[in-house]
Amino acid sequence: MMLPPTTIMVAAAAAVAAAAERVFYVVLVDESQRDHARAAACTWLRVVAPPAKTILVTERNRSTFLASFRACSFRPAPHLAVKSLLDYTHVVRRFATALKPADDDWVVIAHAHTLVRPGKLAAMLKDRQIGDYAGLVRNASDGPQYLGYFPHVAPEHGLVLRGVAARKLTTEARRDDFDFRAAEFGAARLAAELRAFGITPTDSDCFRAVSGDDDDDDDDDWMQRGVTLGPLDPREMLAFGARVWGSALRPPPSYPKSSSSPTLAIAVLVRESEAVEAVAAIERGWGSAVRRENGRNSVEFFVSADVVVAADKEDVVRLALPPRPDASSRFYWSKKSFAKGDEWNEWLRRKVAAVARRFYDDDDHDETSSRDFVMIVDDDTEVVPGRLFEVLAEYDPRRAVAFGRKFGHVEKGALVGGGPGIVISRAALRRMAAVDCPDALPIISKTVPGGDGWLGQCFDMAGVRVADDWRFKSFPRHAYPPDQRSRFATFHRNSHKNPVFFVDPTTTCRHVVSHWILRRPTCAPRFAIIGAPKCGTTSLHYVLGQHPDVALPSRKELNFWGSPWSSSSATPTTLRSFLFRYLGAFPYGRVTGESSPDYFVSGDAPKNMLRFVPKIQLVISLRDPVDRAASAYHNKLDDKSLHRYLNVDDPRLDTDLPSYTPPSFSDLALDVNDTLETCPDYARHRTMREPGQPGCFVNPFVLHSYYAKYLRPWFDAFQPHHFLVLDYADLANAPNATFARLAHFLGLSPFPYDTALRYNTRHNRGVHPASRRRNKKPRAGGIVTATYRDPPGPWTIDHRTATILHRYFRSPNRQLHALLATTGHAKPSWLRSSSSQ
Ligand SMILES: Nc1ncnc2c1ncn2[C@@H]1O[C@H](COP(=O)(O)OS(=O)(=O)O)[C@@H](OP(=O)(O)O)[C@H]1O
Repeated sequence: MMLPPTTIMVAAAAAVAAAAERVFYVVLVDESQRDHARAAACTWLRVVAPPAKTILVTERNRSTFLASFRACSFRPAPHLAVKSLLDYTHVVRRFATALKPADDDWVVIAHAHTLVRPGKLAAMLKDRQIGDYAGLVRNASDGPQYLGYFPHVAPEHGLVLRGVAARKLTTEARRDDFDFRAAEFGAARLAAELRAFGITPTDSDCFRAVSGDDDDDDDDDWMQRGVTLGPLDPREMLAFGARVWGSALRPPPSYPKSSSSPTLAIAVLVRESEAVEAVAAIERGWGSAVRRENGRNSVEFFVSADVVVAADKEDVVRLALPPRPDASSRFYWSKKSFAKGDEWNEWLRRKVAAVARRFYDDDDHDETSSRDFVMIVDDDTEVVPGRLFEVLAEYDPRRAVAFGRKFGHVEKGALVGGGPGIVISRAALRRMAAVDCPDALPIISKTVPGGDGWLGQCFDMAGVRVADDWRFKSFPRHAYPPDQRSRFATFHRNSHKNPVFFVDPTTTCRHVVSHWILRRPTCAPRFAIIGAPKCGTTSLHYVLGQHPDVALPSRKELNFWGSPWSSSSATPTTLRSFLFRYLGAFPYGRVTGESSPDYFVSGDAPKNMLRFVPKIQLVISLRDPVDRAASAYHNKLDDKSLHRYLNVDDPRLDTDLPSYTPPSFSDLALDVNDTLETCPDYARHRTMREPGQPGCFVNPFVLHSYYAKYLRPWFDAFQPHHFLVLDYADLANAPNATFARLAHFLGLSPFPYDTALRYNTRHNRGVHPASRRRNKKPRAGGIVTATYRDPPGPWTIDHRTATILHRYFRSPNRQLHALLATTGHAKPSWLRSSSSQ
């Protein structure tokens, strides 16, 4: 039965909403896969859930979509068209806005090629406590301290979400700059957005990745039998991805598959420059344990012919390949393979092809002597032998399957990443032998153009199913919480993944970010001293750094999260591209943090930090506003950069500097007075760098002492307990007590700091050498020096200037007082003196 195309989607959607059973199926249909996608979607409607319960989501418009359903003679389900199927957050948002699910409703999100057994799923949703967001959790765990990828659920294996969670996503658009080229970014983004509402995924073993099947199954027959049939065996699947779109739904494979003690041959692709060390390390590590496992396993090391390594070692296989290209280039370590050029990828593909060929040439087609599985790993793959063999025992070597950490959200071109290792069953190897894929296969994946890409294509040509197994991990062991590590079969020591979107810094440095570019683990900052400028932040930074448990970046002001004065200030693009560099600035293993006083006055820093380092502890120092303004003024006067803070990017002034007569502090105060007369509304006061109406300009030296204005976005973003608000006067007069407070706030043990060392005072401040030279562009920031001189007293300011400024700060001080009171912070000394109030 098919409704006319004029059927209005909204009406159908309303029918869904009114359905008695409140489980919605949101099915993602990749129409670029045309017939297969349609077949899958039609099958969904016929077998899994009728249109009244299903919302189909495509990237095409409605008319194309409706037309496609004529073909399957089925009434079209409600339809949502989205820009990208992989933007799961948007999909959920659209769904929740259109259908307004009730709190207790369930939303099941799956790709059309995901097998779902609705009866079993409904039973599970009813009976089991699975939280508000569940599925097969990838790359992570529920560990709250996990740092790396957010724990996230891959919709291709099915994902369930409570109505209440789906609706939350409609309340606020948090993150808009994701890159959807990789499916897991979309899935991780959804996780990140939900996480902002305190919703973390539950890992349920009922959502499984497909693990292998042969191609002889009669899908139609199975579909006739219905997906709700069968006992709910814990090893059966509620949902899993099928291999090809054309045969969208497949029966769950039956377990156990292989013998209890599968046999395995491992090929290690060894980087020539490190071959000797790598071979030795693997032998010492997992190599011999793999060989021992059942006495029939082998581990061989494959190097290219131009390298002489361990000549006496019979397990080292020299491949007859042309010399490795650009081995001396600085890109040698870069894993951006596609950037290295065709020659390089060509070579990598030939290498893997040669290894695969060697495997199948060795195959004597005797089931008793042939290995059940072969595996190709990198020399930085860490294999956990015991666990690996348990995993292998779940697969049937007689079925043509390759598995590991799968890439690619659709089955077309699906491949397994080489880092965590690629396992190929005996049957798969034989199919590959029959096809004997040529070395020159076109590169179909830009992200994986090398050897693993070639294998993926060869799997496709040979009809080898590519399966995702969650126990193959693309991060190093330390990136996973200790209690999770024992579950995994492999790790990749030098992860290729960019953790940019998934950083979840914790308050302790024991949790690390690992990035392939860094080639070492690093630590997300636990704290940031965010200003205010000229309030002793340099002394706070360096004196704190004396603590043995504290390790600081080599530079004080990273200004990564945003500074109105910095050209390298964060934009969505720079944030995304450079977060790893920022993280790379932090030493590993101790409490770390940074100090960038410009964050205080940056409009962007609070939201950027909340987004990427939400657990960070923020240290703020506040000083008498007039004194701070004078300090800031004299600092820029010394730097010969005053004009930059008073004129909007006037390039002439840099070159005409000798003729530039800077205004005095008193002149500036008079200007402020004028502004106050003509523009009494403080909300309109701005420095030249802040957006807003013209006419209410207040120079930044003065305006940046309007603390309430700049503090408000911070307190809006972070909870009060994130902040330690210090009084500059305490730093000057009671430094030991001040540093003790700071240490306590950061969870550091007491330490006898040398607090008499004072940095960046007006007596010892370094002026950038360029600023001293005539006609040279002035540069901010000099060499940081410290002295034991007494702290400088307040600036001498003439009476008229002081009166103007005290008058100016009356209202800002009152606002600050109120803000600190509502956030539970003590008021600084100058607020206690009545003159300021
Ligand atoms: N220990 C200690 N006690 C009291 N005062 C101190 C201390 N250390 C630095 N200072 C004074 O703080 C001013 C410099 O602050 P910052 O380091 O935050 O400046 S900056 O924003 O990083 O440029 C600068 O103020 P002025 O001298 O008034 O300009 C320093 O003298």
